Amino acid sequence: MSGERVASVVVDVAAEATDKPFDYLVPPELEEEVAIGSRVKVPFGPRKLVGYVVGFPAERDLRHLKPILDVMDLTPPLTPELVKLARWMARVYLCPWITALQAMVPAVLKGKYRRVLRLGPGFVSEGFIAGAEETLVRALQKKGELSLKEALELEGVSRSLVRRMAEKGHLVVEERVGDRTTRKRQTWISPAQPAAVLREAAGKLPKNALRQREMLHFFIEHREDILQPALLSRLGATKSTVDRLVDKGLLHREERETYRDPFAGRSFEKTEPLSLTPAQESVFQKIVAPLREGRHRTVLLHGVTGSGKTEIYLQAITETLNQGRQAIVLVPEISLTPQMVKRFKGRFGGRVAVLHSGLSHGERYDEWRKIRTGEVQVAIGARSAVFAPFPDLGLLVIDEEHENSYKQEEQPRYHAREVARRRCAEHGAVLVMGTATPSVESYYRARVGGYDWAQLTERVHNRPFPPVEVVDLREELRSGNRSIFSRSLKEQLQACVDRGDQAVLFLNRRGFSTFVLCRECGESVECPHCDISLTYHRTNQTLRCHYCGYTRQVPRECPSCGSSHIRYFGTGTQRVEEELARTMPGLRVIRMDVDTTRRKGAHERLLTAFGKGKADVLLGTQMIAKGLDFPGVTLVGVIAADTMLHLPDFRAAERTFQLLTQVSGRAGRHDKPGRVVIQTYSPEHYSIRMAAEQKAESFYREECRLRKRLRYPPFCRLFTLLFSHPDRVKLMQAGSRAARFLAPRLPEGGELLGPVSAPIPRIKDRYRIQIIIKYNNLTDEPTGFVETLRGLKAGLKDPELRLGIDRDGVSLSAGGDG
Ligand SMILES: Nc1ncnc2c1ncn2[C@@H]1O[C@H](COP(=O)(O)OP(=O)(O)OP(=O)(O)O)[C@@H](O)[C@H]1O
Ligand SMILES: [Zn+2]
Ligand SMILES: [Zn+2]
Repeated sequence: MSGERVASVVVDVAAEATDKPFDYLVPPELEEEVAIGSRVKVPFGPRKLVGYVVGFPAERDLRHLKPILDVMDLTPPLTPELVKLARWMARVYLCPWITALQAMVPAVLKGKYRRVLRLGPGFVSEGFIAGAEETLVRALQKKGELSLKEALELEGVSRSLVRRMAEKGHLVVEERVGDRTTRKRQTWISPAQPAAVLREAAGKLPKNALRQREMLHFFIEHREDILQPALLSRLGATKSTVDRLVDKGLLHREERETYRDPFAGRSFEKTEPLSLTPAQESVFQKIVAPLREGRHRTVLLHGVTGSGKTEIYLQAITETLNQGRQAIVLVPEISLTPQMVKRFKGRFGGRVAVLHSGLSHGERYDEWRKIRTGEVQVAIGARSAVFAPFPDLGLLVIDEEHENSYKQEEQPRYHAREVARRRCAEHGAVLVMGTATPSVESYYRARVGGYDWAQLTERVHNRPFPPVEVVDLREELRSGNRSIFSRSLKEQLQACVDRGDQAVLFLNRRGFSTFVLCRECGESVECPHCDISLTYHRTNQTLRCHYCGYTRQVPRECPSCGSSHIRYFGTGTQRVEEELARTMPGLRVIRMDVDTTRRKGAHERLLTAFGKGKADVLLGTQMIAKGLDFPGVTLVGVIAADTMLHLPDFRAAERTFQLLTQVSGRAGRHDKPGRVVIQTYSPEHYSIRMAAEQKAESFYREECRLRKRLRYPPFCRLFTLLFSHPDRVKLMQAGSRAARFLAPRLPEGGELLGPVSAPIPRIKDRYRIQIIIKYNNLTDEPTGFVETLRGLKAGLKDPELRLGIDRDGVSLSAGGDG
């Protein structure tokens, strides 16, 4: 047995006891395939498990080792760099190693599937073949397809033969999940004989074989391949007609693999680089200087809305590709709009893979595979695209770096910003974080020199910023206006529509959905399983819990006191829409919220309609706040700016400032000047005032001053421990025990707060409490305290108790206990 290699494998069981690599022998026949990052099947106790090869230990004891049973992919799904990254993530974000590894591969690779072989389009039967190759080809010709297992049972057929043939295109290896193919195939029909032969055959057909004759004539004229569905619809024929002609050897039918391109059928107009303005040029240089030297830098690009950041990304990517390296662009899911995709596809065409949540598993897998095989060099996508398996990453752009959605709220609870920094450091790549409204953390870090700082303070071609008017809603009430719209906003809206322009009305969803309130006792109707008000959905007259999905009919009487004086309260998008219809009849409104965009493609359809001028007003929630660029929009209205200010979250002011600044940036981006109206109950609040006055610098200074005084990030870091249990008493006991355990073990500068009731004290019948730990370590390196937390988690005895640990959570009111 000497000379055999040993591989360390992390198996796919996310449990404490299995959260470490196990050693296996690499059998000689798999020697060539097994690499770091390979997915393998291994025996584990009585079971067979899937796992990832994470290393080849030098020290080894071959006794008792079992062999690896199988290698599951021809190309390892992960690179050694990603395997290493996963190790780091497991430590930093307190998750099992396998959970981090799994986060990096497409969902298709996590399910059960079988591998099937077929002859590939590159196979030419005339070529000389012999031996095992011939055996395999003959078998495939006979059966059409074979499972990999069946193929390997054939005389002399080995994995390396299969791999070689696949590389030459003689074989296609396909992964199938259940019955669904994960690689899409399409059927192509082509003439199998010269035109003369077809003509002759057509003449010999019986009179009533009309369809067959038509089809033959079609191929006499069209000598090229055609997709079967296209052929059938063109001739109004059925598949059986094709079947007959194929049987007679007149037509040829072939299945070819295709990528499911979600943007198929859409062409993207090729765009050329714009010549950069001097301000853009100087930012561009800050990015490409380290890029050319292959030096890792992080650049915070603080550029006002419409300052031309995207154009800089595009040109920096071109530079990266010219160097033979690859680039990743991260955008928040909601701004991964067709508009955005168009800009990248327009510049880089087929060199771009797009990864977003609207894709089916199969489509996502296709895009991922293009990245893994090197077919594309640019990946654009939401958070998880940070794991795009490029071998030589040169540039990573995080657009709208302040966005919450870069933090994953479930295991592994990583922040894409941190993962990106880690990857870029490893590759000697440049990380560009662009935004008009940096997170306070990034702003501070750039200020103290941790990041290179690049600023764009002017819009392209000096287009002016729209003037912002702040309307005090309390004043409106005092003067008797009970409408959702202030007099000013209403006037502006009317004027805008009269000019033939368009308006965007923005409503913050959080804390502002419509709920039902009893006017006698003041109680709102709550979810029986979660301590939270139910939300009113007008379309089907129901009340729904947004946390657990509980739904009930709108009650006629108050569930608390029996009074019949209940009314809907709050301002949902639906209510704004109704009020618009009442006060400004004839106005054409497109509403965009979770309800109208649930269906696939709806988001895009609505935006396109608005862009084509099919509506006067675009009314929506967060999802319309950023990225949109419509020339016709000259008015932006914010219905209520302060709904977020009152959330129990130290980032409330930051979020308010960011949102208002972003929303305001949607007006007057082109030739026409724009204006903004912000309605609020707290006009004097600094976040609202400074957003309106466009004083970013002042806002960040003020916010840093407050955070420093109250000791919040970036002046400390946080762990949030969320405990939940169906039994409130047991939960409280567990919380106190945990606090007692942790108190003497805190890290440097540690401070333990709690346990206190979580912002939402009960969800799905589980009570929730939290402990917050502040500490000083401002580097990303895991501390000994992480081990303490692991110890705490491992030591939980009560199977009903759940503990979720979040490092640097972005929202104190969210967070799970998984
Ligand atoms: N150098 C340039 N010359 C001419 N037009 C430009 C130039 N750079 C950008 N633009 C145009 O200016 C507009 C704003 O640019 P871009 O969308 O790149 O800005 P941005 O900073 O990414 O905006 P936001 O963050 O607000 O979405 C776009 O219509 C873009 O085509
Ligand atoms: Zn509920
Ligand atoms: Zn009541």
